[in-house]
Amino acid sequence: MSVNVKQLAAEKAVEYVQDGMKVGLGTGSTAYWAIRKLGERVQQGLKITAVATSQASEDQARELGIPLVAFGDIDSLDLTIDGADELDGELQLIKGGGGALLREKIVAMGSTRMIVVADESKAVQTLGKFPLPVEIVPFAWEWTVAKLAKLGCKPELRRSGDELYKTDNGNYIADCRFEVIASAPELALSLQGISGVVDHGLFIGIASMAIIGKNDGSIEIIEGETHL
Ligand SMILES: O=C(CO)[C@H](O)[C@H](O)COP(=O)(O)O
Repeated sequence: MSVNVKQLAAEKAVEYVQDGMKVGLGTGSTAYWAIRKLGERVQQGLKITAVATSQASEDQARELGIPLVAFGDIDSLDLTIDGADELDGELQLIKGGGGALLREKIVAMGSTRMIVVADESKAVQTLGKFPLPVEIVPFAWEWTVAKLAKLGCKPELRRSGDELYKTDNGNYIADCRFEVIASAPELALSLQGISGVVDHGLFIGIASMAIIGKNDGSIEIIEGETHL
């Protein structure tokens, strides 16, 4: 039987959750397994409160009986567990493949620790193969997309069937194809300088640990620093 490497990494991360913690729930097919395992532990008596980063994760958590609060009602979180589209050895990430990057970033930055869970295909030397998701406001999106292209990428507005894809916040996502991202911090600064950009999928200095599930059934852990 083949190993479910996403499940392997996600369930390892859930071992770090302790009674009384406030936990951020990520989004995507790897975070799904973490939420599922957390649900199991809650049913066995674990006492936590959680904040979801997307409607999908909120629905899953509610179904499993995980107590949810709005992030606005608490000051901070202890731990967030979330997936990534790419991660490098310095724990710099590309996120947003599932369209939830803005809430994911707010929740991760409001957490003492963020554990990234991923399968080994997500681990790269240099970020950039995965098109960088950038959340932009619908107003004058053409102007914003033209500005993004000037940063040396090919931006494409994400679609959902015949419609333009809209995030949980009512914005669009421009998926920006770079050949390679030589300096993620420099690119992050340039993106923040474009008015129509709400946020982008570069997570720099946010993740404190990565748990990577490998095809041979082993787990690699990369430790960083907590940022709060
Ligand atoms: O950033 C995300 C959603 O916005 C996800 O964490 C990322 O896309 C990874 O997803 P998956 O675990 O399904 O590969």
